[in-house]
Amino acid sequence: MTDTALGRPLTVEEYARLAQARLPGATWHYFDGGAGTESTVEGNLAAFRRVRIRPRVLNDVSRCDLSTTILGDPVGAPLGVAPMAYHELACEEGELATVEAAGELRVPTVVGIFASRTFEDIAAHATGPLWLQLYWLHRRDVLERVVRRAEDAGFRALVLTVDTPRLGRRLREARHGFHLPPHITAPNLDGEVTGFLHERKDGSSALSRHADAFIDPSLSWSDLDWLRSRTRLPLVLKGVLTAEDAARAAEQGIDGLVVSNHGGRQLDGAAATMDALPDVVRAVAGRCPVFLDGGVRSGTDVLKALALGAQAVFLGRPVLWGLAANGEAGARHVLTLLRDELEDAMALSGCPSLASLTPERLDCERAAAARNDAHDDPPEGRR
Ligand SMILES: Cc1cc2nc3c(=O)[nH]c(=O)nc-3n(C[C@H](O)[C@H](O)[C@H](O)COP(=O)(O)O)c2cc1C
Ligand SMILES: O=C(O)C(=O)c1ccccc1
Repeated sequence: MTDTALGRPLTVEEYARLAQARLPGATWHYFDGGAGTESTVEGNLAAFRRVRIRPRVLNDVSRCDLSTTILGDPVGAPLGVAPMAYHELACEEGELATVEAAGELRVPTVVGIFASRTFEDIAAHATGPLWLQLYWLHRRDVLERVVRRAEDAGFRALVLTVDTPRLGRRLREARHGFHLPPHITAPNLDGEVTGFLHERKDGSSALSRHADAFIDPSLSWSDLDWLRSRTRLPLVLKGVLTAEDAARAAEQGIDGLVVSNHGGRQLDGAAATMDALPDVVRAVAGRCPVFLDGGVRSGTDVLKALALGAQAVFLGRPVLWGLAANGEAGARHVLTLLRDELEDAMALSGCPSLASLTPERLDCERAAAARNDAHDDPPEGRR
């Protein structure tokens, strides 16, 4: 079913083309688009392309071990699924298909607070770790309730998105008057925080009006204590791009950071995630794991991010492309391609273990700076 004229897709990028051919135009543009001129969407990809690998030879790569732990849970590869709203836009089974696919590879899925399936149903289909992504809602009671439900359903961590006090100016969404079809909803919000989602208005995105109404832009550092006091789950911040914020988060005892610009969907002109990663890794200095998302499209991209200090990377759009092309099997194949390509890249660069992925493996200015930082001691908790 996923076969193209050329046969089964061989790359993640080929899944993009299949997804584009299958999805309604407005949905494709919602997935694919970014804020403003989309310079940050392109910047994420370009930053990966700029980094070259320095392969080492004669280093016995007969076995390459990709398994590791992420926030204490054993995983099959240093990969995960980034939080994305409404997977039912991509395929009928929605998040159920996603977590089944991720479970096959034993990698974590970050389930969005705007998931189109209930946390309980998603947990029933999951075999890999589940984390819950939160937006800071005005309705703190609703937030508290979803946290409790996720805890009860066995979720392993919370991911608070901090780059979205409002939605970025996404011109493609606005041009298509993007809104949800009537059968797709946010069932975890029990109809309480779901206004505007299905209303069409020319020249405006329903998601943007929804976010303006329900996301609380007053979120500040001091609010994190409230969230921490209401959960025993580890708390990860998603959307940090600077050393200053990374240091502050680490000082406050945050359990993990995701270097992310929301796939270029929020601030157009924000730094590419691969450019921001070394500063964040340096500022955190091993106090918590650092993850990255944005523009990861191949195993060599994954290798580059790990070599600059990310403990794992998360995939956004590629998972939706897999779901759109062929449901669970498509998402599973996308994740498998990335894992297999990472293994190839490790073997071909002389890296038999994740621990051997260090800045020395890369040829770029930032890797040189990271090398000079004397990572004499690889920071505690990195892998
Ligand atoms: C269609 C779509 C919906 C998204 N929804 C959310 C969301 O609800 N919450 C969130 O924190 N990030 C969301 N993101 C951002 C992703 O978590 C991630 O940061 C981004 O997609 C990574 O970049 P990539 O798509 O280039 O891999 C969304 C991204 C896409 C493409
Ligand atoms: O589309 C997104 O990127 C996103 O983060 C979002 C935000 C609010 C509602 C739905 C999706």
